[in-house]
Amino acid sequence: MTDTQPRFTDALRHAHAETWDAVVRHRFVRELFAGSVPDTVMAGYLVQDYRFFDDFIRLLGAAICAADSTDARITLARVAGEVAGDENTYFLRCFEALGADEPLRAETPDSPATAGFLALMREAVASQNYAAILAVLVVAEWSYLSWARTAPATLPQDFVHAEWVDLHDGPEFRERVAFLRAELDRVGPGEESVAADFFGRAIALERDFFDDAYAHPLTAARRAASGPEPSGTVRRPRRLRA
Ligand SMILES: Cc1ncc(CO)c(N)n1
Repeated sequence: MTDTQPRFTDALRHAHAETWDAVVRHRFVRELFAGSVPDTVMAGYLVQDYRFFDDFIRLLGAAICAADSTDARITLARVAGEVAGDENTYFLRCFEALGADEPLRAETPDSPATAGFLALMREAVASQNYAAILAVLVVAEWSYLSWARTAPATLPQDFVHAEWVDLHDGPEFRERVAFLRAELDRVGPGEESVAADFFGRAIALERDFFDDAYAHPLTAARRAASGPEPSGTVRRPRRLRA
């Protein structure tokens, strides 16, 4: 082993190891893998996360504006396209399945963690600081990859559970995380205090976001009565690169 400097993003993660691990090992993650997140909790989580998702797209837009190279801008624009595609339709199919219709969603207030996250993302957008923006993007995507890759080979049959895992652990998602981390490794050291500040606040909000799913379930949500849920488990379709 040579004693080279750790990567900038590894150092940030290690500085927040306890909070990071609280996210990766959260009850929500365990129940997601088991297919046992109660529908009211899952619906509440997804309603809140669709708000997160909306501001996340703005944050990607801000990253596109603030990036310091054409290559980075093009990659970020591609990421924005992916997010607007598969991930958006997942939310809409879940809202349908869980009975979280538009009026119910509209009357649901932001949870405290959602309000905190939206404020943090808007602060990063307003800063026009690429390192600050990247710090929030890296926490959001890397922490989700970190828990998703601990999933068992067998996922629940219910698409609401299974696809949320798969969305955060395919080759495309891994590449996205690798790109975002490499960008923050490159520009973060020049903006160390800003990057560390946004990183630390973002990972605490990730933990709070999972906690809030249980504190604020969407009690009015109902599974669509279009037939019984398929039972049992299904072998996870591994999407490995050739
Ligand atoms: C709160 C939150 N953090 C990260 C992600 C991953 O994009 C997400 N969907 N929601």
